[in-house]
Amino acid sequence: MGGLRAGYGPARVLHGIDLAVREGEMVAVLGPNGAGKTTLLRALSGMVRGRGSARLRGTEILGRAPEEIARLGVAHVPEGRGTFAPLTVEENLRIGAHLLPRSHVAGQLRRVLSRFPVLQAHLSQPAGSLSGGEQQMLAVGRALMSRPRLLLLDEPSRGLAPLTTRRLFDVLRAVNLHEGVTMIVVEQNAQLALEFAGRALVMESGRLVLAGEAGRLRPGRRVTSAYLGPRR
Ligand SMILES: Nc1ncnc2c1ncn2[C@@H]1O[C@H](COP(=O)(O)OP(=O)(O)OP(=O)(O)O)[C@@H](O)[C@H]1O
Repeated sequence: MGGLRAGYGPARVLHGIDLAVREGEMVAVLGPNGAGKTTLLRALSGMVRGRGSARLRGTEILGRAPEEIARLGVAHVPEGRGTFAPLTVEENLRIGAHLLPRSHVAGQLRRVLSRFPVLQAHLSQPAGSLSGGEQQMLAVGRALMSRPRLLLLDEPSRGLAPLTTRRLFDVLRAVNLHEGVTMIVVEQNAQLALEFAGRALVMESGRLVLAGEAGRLRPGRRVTSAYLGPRR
């Protein structure tokens, strides 16, 4: 993406983000509250209007409707999950596949369930009856049902117990490595993000202020400790 700008009405939030994400990368986006991390993901999925440029495999996605961007292979798991509580786990997953050819749905459902055995165990239960961690897995599973090339995740660990978070990130890493799904993960838990991601970006006030290989940005290093906060 180049010179990416976005905001809400007259309020400009992103002031020109330049970034190239390689196919198959997992990139973590860190930064303080209000830095514009969520807005960056929203601009990439078409939920807020972005200006400048953001290309997916050479195709410009800015200015397109969210549905069109989804068809190009972008899936967004927003903060707060957004699963449909009264619908069953299976129904939620099938909704995620609405852009797939019908003949591919059953196979994709099997593939997603193999990643998340806990969802298999609760397939016919209402999503609202799942624990917070299971609902987050469902939200990720639903996004994967569309067979995305690029998965955008907004604070997937929020509200989850450490062990559940770790399990979720283990699955994300497996999907990233074995299925080649590119991921951009906004994450408050910097320690975790740096452990799993290959590269990390730090945003502040709508700008990228730091970017580098995750291993070189571990909390505790002088240059990054101000941004990354205390060790968890
Ligand atoms: N729907 C909205 N309408 C107007 N302003 C918004 C809206 N959503 C976010 N903002 C503003 O945009 C700025 C960036 O918010 P954003 O949610 O992108 O930051 P963030 O880095 O994701 O922060 P957090 O970690 O708190 O979620 C903030 O000043 C916020 O108040």
